[in-house]
Amino acid sequence: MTEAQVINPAMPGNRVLRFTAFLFGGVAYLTFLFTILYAIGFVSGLVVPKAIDTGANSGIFEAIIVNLALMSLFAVQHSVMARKSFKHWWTQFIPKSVERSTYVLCASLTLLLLFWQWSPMPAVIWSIQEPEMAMVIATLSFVGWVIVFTSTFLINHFELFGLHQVANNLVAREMPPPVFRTPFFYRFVRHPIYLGFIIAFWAAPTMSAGHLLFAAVTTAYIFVGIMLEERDLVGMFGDEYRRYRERVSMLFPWYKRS
Ligand SMILES: C[S@@+](CC[C@H](N)C(=O)[O-])C[C@H]1O[C@@H](n2cnc3c(N)ncnc32)[C@H](O)[C@@H]1O
Repeated sequence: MTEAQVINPAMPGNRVLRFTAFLFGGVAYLTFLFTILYAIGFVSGLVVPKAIDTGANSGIFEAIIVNLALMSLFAVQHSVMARKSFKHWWTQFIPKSVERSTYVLCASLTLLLLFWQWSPMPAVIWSIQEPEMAMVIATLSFVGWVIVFTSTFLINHFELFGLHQVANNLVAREMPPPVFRTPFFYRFVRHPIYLGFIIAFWAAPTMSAGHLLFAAVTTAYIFVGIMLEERDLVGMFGDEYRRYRERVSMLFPWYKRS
């Protein structure tokens, strides 16, 4: 970008860049939507062509190695690209306005790779035989997904997934500074999105070995993610976040422990 383009946002060349960034943000957002909807089908075994318990069987050890590698790839991408130092380095090469969209796109593609390459481990760990009880558990998993979606809107859905950034950039408006929010679920737990994922992954009427591995590793990753995220949140919001941490539970409303 030339100096003239930075100074004069109304220049035609600059408008093309802004519009391209906006389109990129839109594509990243649609990819995310597809990925999260696919994730619901992948975990529940409904609708999608390749779910957590379907696909060609390989040996158990091979399946464990492949699945751990896929989950580690996602964990590394997702936590490294979320750090301030990475963003600082990365935005030397890409415009700041598309940094979040790039993150969202990379996370979605890494997850789609996981869904595609996942090796099923079909051994049954538990299976609820009673149909009513199985239905209750399946509904609970769905409630987990609803908590995830609702919570993204409670803090700022469009900023979390990069659309706010590219829309503001399109009209040459600066992004407002990050706002600390504690509405609704956030009054009871500090991480309702992660709690929603945990519920969605563990509430399975039939739990296979592969599903159990997925639920256990993602839950462990969520705890590591929380540690890193809270360090950043303290850096961003200081004492306000420290006081919030003292007052509100991390994941389970009835269990207050930082
Ligand atoms: C994927 S969201 C997860 C949010 C939260 N950990 C949860 O589980 O609901 C991660 C982003 O949310 C932001 N965030 C987390 N808690 C927040 C809060 N109370 N208010 C505003 N932003 C928050 C973090 O800075 C980070 O950019």
